[in-house]
Amino acid sequence: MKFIDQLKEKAKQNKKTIVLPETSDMRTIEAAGKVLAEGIANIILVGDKEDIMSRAGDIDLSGASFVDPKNYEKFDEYVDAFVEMRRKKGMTEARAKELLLTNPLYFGCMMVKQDDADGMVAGAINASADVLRAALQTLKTAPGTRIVSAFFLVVVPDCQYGANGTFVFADAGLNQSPSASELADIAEQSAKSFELLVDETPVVAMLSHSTKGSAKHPDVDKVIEATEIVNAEFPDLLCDGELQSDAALVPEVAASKAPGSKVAGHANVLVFPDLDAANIGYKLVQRLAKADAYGPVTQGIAKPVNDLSRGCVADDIVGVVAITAIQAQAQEDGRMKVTPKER
Ligand SMILES: CC(C)(COP(=O)(O)OP(=O)(O)OC[C@H]1O[C@@H](n2cnc3c(N)ncnc32)[C@H](O)[C@@H]1OP(=O)(O)O)[C@@H](O)C(=O)NCCC(=O)NCCS
Ligand SMILES: CC(=O)OP(=O)(O)O
Repeated sequence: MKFIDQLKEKAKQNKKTIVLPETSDMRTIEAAGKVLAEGIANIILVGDKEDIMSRAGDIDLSGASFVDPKNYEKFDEYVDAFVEMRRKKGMTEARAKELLLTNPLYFGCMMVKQDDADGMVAGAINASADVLRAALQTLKTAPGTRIVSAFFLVVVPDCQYGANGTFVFADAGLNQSPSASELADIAEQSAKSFELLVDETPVVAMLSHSTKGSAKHPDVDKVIEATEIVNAEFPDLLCDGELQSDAALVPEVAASKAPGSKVAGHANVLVFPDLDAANIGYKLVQRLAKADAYGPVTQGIAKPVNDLSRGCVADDIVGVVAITAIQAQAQEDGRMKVTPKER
C-alpha cells in the first residue's frame, strides 16, 4: 500500500470534520470531492453553496456541508468569541464582523475554535503567513507548548534512505530564524509528529553545513547547542548533530564523517537550521526527485490548522486533510502532549 493510502486509512478509522475555506480555488473543490468519495473525512466548505456547486461541475459534493458566513446562524456567537479573545489586542465588534465576513481563513479558524470543525486546511491561494497568523491568533498554542512550528512530510519515490523514502523536514514553514532553544523544541515536536504519522522510530538529524566540527561558525554553534539541549532533555530520543545532509542520510558517508553516531546514515527526521534552508530544501527534493510533499503541517497549535503551498495539486490537499484528521484524533487522545522543561 502506498504511504499516503496508509494515512488515508488511519484517518478513516475516526472520521473527523475538516473545514476548507478556500472554495474559490478549483483544486480545493476537487480535493473536497476526493475526500468525500474516499470517506477520509467530513468536509465543510465555506461560501455560497449555489456558487460552489455551479463551479464544481461533475465533482460530487453532495456529501459536503456548506457554511456561508453571510447567513450562518452562529455568526454573532463567533464575533463575540473573537472579540473576547482579542480584546486586549484592540479587537472591536465592527472589526471582528468585517474580518469574519470577508476573510474565510479567520472564519474557518473560528469554526475550529468553537468546535464546529476538528481542523482546517488552507494555503492553496493564500500565503502561508496569512494562514498561520489567522490560526495562531485564534487557536493559540496547545498547553505546555512554547512555539508552534511546521514541517513537510516528504515521500521520495524509489529511495532507500529515511523510512523507505519518507521523511519529516522541519521547520519548512513557520519559524524564520529559530534560536537553539527553539530548534530543540522543533526537533522534539517533529519526532512526535513522525511517530504519529509514520509509525516508526524517529531518528533526528540536526542539519548544518558542518559535520562534527568540520566547520566553525556561529550558525554551527547554534545547531550544536540545540542538539545538546535535545540530548539532555530527551535522552531516549535518537538525535545527533551537527550533521551535513549527506552524513545524516547515507551510511557510507556517515561512516567517514560521523563514525559511531547512531543517527548519521539513518536519519528520517531532518531538522534544518532555519526556514531558508528547510523551505528551499523541501522544494528542491519535491521538484527534482519528484517527491510528494504534504504540508506545511503545523505542530503545537491547540487544534490542527494546516497550511499548503500555493504550488499544490488537489492530491496534496487530500493528503493534508488526512494528516489533519489524524492529528485531531491524536490531540483528542492526549497523544501529542508535551511537558517542557524550564530553560
Ligand atoms: C507565522 C508568522 C506570520 C507569525 O508572524 P508574527 O509577526 O509573529 O505575527 P503576529 O505578530 O501577527 O502573531 C500572531 C500571533 O502568533 C503568535 N506567534 C507567532 N509565531 C509563533 C510561534 N512560532 N509559535 C507560537 N505562537 C506564535 C504571536 O505571539 C501572536 O500572538 P498574539 O497575537 O495572540 O499575541 C511569521 O512567523 C511568518 O511569516 N512566518 C513565515 C511564514 C512563511 O512565509 N513561510 C514560508 C512559506 S511556507
Ligand atoms: C510552504 C510554502 O512554501 O508555501 P508557498 O509555496 O505558498 O509560499
